[in-house]
Amino acid sequence: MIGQPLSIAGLHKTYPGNAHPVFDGFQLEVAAGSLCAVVGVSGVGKTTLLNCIAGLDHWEAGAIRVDGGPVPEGAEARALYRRRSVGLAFQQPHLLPEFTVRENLRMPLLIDDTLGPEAEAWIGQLLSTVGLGGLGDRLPGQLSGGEAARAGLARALVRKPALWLLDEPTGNLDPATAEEVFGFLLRLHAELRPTTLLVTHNPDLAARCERIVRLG
Ligand SMILES: Nc1ncnc2c1ncn2[C@@H]1O[C@H](COP(=O)(O)OP(=O)(O)OP(=O)(O)O)[C@@H](O)[C@H]1O
Repeated sequence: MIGQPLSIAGLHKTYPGNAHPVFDGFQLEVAAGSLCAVVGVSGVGKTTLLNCIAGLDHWEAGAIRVDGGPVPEGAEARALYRRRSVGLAFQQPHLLPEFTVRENLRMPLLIDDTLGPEAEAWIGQLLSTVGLGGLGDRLPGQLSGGEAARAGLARALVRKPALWLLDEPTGNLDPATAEEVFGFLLRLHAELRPTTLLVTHNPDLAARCERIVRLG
């Protein structure tokens, strides 16, 4: 299992200039390797929660801990934390269009200087887990929306992060394709067990996660 426990205690977060806080003493404990859906009405704070956990945003008070250690302060330490511990995927997969699917998966490892035969084998394994074994040499523009979403999910796991933070990764797909991508998401999760928060507006998908965290 690559996942580690996540603990949030007394989180207070107010955007500058806003009258009301998004979080006012929010608590959450997530067991290592679990798959949690994060649900709630629009504007309740789902993306803000992921951004705080990923160290992409700041908060006034409270602690977010991964495997017992706090999300660090400071831009450099946070960038390192994200590289080591966080895999992010969004509604848009944000693949680099001029690089093939395989190169997109290589990129984080190239930056970390950890590419090598073992890493190449790992990338091959990830691609086949998401059903893209034969499509590694395609450019993102040559993929369907569902294939691109699957590539985005795999890329978010290539560094074997403790946390897999997914913000509506099936949100812009038709229901059949969303279902297919969710199936691959479940498969990846079952194989690697990253501690996962999946923001979704789809109650059917949420119900099939191990746990539902309802905000608001
Ligand atoms: N940069 C910002 N500055 C000020 N307010 C913000 C900012 N980002 C988000 N908000 C506000 O914070 C609240 C939470 O926003 P957030 O995007 O986290 O909600 P959400 O639950 O993810 O919504 P949705 O389901 O529509 O994506 C909203 O009221 C939003 O207007």
